[in-house]
Amino acid sequence: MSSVLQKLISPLASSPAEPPRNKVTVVGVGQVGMACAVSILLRDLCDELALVDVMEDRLKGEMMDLQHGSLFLKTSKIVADKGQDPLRGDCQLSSGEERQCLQVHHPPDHQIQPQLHTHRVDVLTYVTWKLSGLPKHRVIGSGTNLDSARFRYMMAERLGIHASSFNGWVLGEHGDTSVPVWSGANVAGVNLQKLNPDIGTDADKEQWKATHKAVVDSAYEVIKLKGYTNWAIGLSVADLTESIVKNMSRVHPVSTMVKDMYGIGEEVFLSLPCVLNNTGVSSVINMTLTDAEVGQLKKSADTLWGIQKDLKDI
Ligand SMILES: NC(=O)C1=CN([C@@H]2O[C@H](COP(=O)(O)OP(=O)(O)OC[C@H]3O[C@@H](n4cnc5c(N)ncnc54)[C@H](O)[C@@H]3O)[C@@H](O)[C@H]2O)C=CC1
Ligand SMILES: CC(=O)C(=O)O
Repeated sequence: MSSVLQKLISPLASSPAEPPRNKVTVVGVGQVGMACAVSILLRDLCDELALVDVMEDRLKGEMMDLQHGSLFLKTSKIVADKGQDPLRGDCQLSSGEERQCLQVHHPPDHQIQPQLHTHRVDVLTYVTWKLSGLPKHRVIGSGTNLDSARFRYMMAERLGIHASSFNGWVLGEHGDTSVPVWSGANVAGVNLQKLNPDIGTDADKEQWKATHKAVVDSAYEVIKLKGYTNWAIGLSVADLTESIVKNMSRVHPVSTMVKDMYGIGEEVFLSLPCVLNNTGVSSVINMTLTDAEVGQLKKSADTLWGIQKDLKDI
C-alpha cells in the first residue's frame, strides 16, 4: 500500500542532494548571534544556516523559531549543532573546493575576559587565528566595521544627509582607542579637512571631534539603556558576509593581522580597509594616513599587544 508521499511525489534523481554551496555557521545564539543570523537570513546570503551553542535548550528553541519562519525566508535549511567544535567545525575548505563556508563567532570570552579592560573583538580574532591554524587572510574580525557605521551615521546626521553618502573610516582597535581618519572624510569627493584644516583636533571651533567621541560612547550608552548591543553589529556582520559569499571584493574596515604594516612589529589584529571576497581578506588598502593617525594606530597596536603577550597556552 503506497503512502501519501509515494503517491504524490515521483523521485527523478537517484543520488542524494548536493551539499550546501553557501553555508554560514553562527557560533553563539545570544543577542548578537541571533541578530547576525536574522540579518543574514533576511538578505538571502546562504542556502544553509547552522547555529551552534553550548546551551542546548536555547539552541533548539532558536532553531525551531527560525525554522517556523521558513515560509517567509529563502534559506532552504536551518540546523543546529551543539556538538560542533566552534574553531574547527565542518567548514574547513580545501583548496579548489567550491563550497563557501563562513563561521560567525560571538560566544563570550570567559578565558581571557579578566585580563581585558577594553573591547575584545581584536584580541579574540587573534586567539581564533592562533587556535584554528587557519591562514591569516581567512580569520577576520568585525573590528571597526561597526564603529565606521556609527561614525558615518552620526556625521551624516549632523550634515543632514544619508549615512551612505558620508564617506569616512574609523580604523584601529574596535572601541575606545579607535582612530577616525579625518584626513579622508569626504562627501561626494569634497574633503572635509580641506574645508576645515582643524577638523578632528582640539583647535577645531566646530568640535567635529565630539562626533567620534559620541561613536565611542554610544556602545556604552546603548548597553546602559537596553543591556547589550545587537542590531547594528548583526546588520554589519551580514554586510561583511555578503562581500565574502558573493565574492564582491568590496572594501570594509575589518580586523586583520597587521604585523609589518605602518611600522607595527607585533602579531596583532587591527582594522584597516580590507578587500573582502571568497578568499577572505584578499588584500589591504594602503591608506594615506597622517603621522598623527599612524601614531594612533601604533598606540592601538601597543594596547592590544600589552594584553596578548600575557595570554597563556595559545
Ligand atoms: N564586536 C562588536 O562590535 C560587538 C561584540 N559584542 C560581543 O559579542 C559577544 C556576545 O554578546 P551577546 O550575544 O550579547 O552575549 P550573550 O550572552 O547573549 O550570548 C552569548 C552566547 O554564546 C554562547 N556560548 C558561550 N560559550 C560558547 C561556546 N564555547 N560555544 C558555543 N557557544 C557558546 C552562550 O551560551 C550564549 O548563548 C560578547 O562578547 C559581546 O561583548 C557585542 C556587541 C558588539
Ligand atoms: C559591545 C560593543 O562592542 C559595541 O556595541 O560596540
